[in-house]
Amino acid sequence: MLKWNHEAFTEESFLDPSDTSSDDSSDQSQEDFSSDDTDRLKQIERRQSSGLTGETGKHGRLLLAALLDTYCELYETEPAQSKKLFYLICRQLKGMGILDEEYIEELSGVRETYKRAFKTLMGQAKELLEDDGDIPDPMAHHVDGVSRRAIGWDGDTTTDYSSSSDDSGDSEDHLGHSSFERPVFTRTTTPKSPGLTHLERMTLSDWLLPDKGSRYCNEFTEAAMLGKGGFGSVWRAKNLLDGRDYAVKKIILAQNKVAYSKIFSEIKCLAKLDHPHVIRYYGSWLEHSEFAKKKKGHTRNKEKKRHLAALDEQLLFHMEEELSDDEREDNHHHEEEEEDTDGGVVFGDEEIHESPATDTPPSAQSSPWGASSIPRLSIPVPPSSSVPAHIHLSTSHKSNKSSLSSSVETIPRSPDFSASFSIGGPRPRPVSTLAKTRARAASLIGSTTTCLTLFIQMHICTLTLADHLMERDYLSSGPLSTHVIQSTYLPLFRSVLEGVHYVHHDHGLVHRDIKPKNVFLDVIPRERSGAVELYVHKLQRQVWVLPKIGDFGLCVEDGQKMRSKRGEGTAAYAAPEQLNGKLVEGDAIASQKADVYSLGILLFELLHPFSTSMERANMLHNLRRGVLPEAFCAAHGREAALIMWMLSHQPSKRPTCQDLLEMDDAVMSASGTLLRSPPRKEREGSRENGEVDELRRRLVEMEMENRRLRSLVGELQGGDGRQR
Ligand SMILES: Nc1ncnc2c1ncn2[C@@H]1O[C@H](COP(=O)(O)OP(=O)(O)OP(=O)(O)O)[C@@H](O)[C@H]1O
Repeated sequence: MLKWNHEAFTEESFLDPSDTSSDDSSDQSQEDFSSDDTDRLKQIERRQSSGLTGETGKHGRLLLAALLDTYCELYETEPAQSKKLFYLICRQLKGMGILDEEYIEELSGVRETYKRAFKTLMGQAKELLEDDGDIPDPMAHHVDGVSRRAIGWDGDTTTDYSSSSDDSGDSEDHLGHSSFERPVFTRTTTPKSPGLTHLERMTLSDWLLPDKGSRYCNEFTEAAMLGKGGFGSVWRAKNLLDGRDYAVKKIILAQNKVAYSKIFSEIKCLAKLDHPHVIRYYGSWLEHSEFAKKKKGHTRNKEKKRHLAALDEQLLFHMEEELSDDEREDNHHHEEEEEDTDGGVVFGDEEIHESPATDTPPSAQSSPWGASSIPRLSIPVPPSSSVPAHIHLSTSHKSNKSSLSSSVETIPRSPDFSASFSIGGPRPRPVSTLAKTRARAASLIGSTTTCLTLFIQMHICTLTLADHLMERDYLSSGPLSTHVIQSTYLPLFRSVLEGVHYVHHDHGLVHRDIKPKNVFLDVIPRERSGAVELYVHKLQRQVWVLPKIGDFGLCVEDGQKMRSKRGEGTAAYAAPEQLNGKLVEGDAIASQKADVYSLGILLFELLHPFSTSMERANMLHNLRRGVLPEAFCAAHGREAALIMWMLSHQPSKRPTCQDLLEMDDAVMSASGTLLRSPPRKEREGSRENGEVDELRRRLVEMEMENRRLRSLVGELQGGDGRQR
């Protein structure tokens, strides 16, 4: 039940020692924020003295932010102006210790839910007002112009809505203002009397979920699960209104041990982006998973509902704890890797040891074009046959390793190596503040899993680049022809590059998890700029696909200081500094150059098919050490040089996406092609040439195999003959 409660605003009730929830949270806050964070502590003290701690305070602050937001929208119809107005007022309230930063920015998603809920509540209150003329005039309880009474619908009384505990005279708040009306919603625990109106019976669960029930159930038909990730599951769902299929990601918030700021940062990034090579975002919303279940035949009983209402408060408490925690960056993508005991990383079946920062491979010393820093647009493009010297160096390095395919060499590490290269699966973790917070949150939440669920509606893609490469490598035999590389894979790479460049250049963001699995291929009906033609085995035909970058779960602003010193990303693709959690120069700062490194690995994978996953693991491992296969360098010198440039060990020596695109444009204007497909006429010609080349190569191979088999048969027959 909800009631307007003024008593929450008296000094006495703020500082009531029996209010254990306030005490708890303030204690925890003191623990979370170390003594050097004095500002934060001051704020906590101010909040304590203003009574804005505890569950009531949390909901109150969210509600306050929601109301302010709505209020600003009424004053300023222009969204950008209204946002600024809201921000200015919040800053003022923040200075007064009434609102925290997270209520302004981080919890904007939750605030939206409160706003919607408030609108519903307002509508219902108006209904109640129209239906029931007996509601007293709150102003009738004013004493000397200051209201001392609560306005409530407590169900127990029809005329007196005052607070029973506070009958003292006027008081002043900590700011010296006389106790003005600051309504806060509180949920009373008194048993509900029969005959209450719908509004009177509303709990926080109803509140967060206006009476329409689940938007997901009402507006979508769920078809199938597309996959599961670290945060949640992604489903194919048809929108009943527009009849189109979408990918809907569901993240059950209470189940996620990661900081909520991280989850919300994905939607914040997605919402900003609008580019043909970036997955399109349609919107997101919060709802109770209870409602989502209801449609599948679950009955909602009162017990469950009460429990959920309690969970709401716990969740918000938990969210706040998480947001204030210094381990916001605690999500790790651990695909294909596991940490071994001495700091190496297991990649597939093989162990990869990252070179220490000081052990810079020859390729990292200069750009592939021979200059240590390359001015834009003045990059000479070497003829495809000329392979830069350092690549020969690298490949000869490889040939010294006879054991390459059977075992992976262990590179001696610098003393700090194992500490810095700490990406991986389970690891012993110090008992941190976060662990304590989580233990506390876990004990609060208990084993129940249902809570608020965040839904993210996105454009659906039928396959990923990882799916395609796996299929291609499985079906193809041997290296790709020059024609296929030029007409398909280099243009595909250029499209991905354009997408990353947009994310970098137009929005100042870093994706931090570029890999084939996060490049979606959208099958489109006809040729269009940026699309490439591929054979899709699943569809049994050649189709046009538009590459799109997705999964912005790790996306942050360029130059953002990373609070976690631990590595993030996917071991096989992440830049060394990203894995180490440190830049070579010093601080852990998110850098767009890390994405360029990942793009370099992706480019190699596009151009070089692997026959087994072991071969892939070995080759990618060598690539990270600056070693490319000799045959690849001989056949694709120009591309090899480009890859090595992008994989420079020092971020400052890598090109930016803009450098790469400008270089491609420069080559194009000199009537050549680097990352674009050749003109159609040339393409047709080269397709024929390519196909002829391919046939010749296969003929030679078959001839050799034929000879080998003949000699084997000869040997066997000779042997047999002797036996006979
Ligand atoms: N827009 C989409 N269209 C089609 N499939 C998608 C889409 N978005 C995600 N998927 C699929 O859903 C699965 C889960 O994706 P999600 O982004 O949640 O996690 P992930 O990338 O696998 O891992 P993590 O959450 O750790 O980043 C993946 O297999 C992905 O291919």
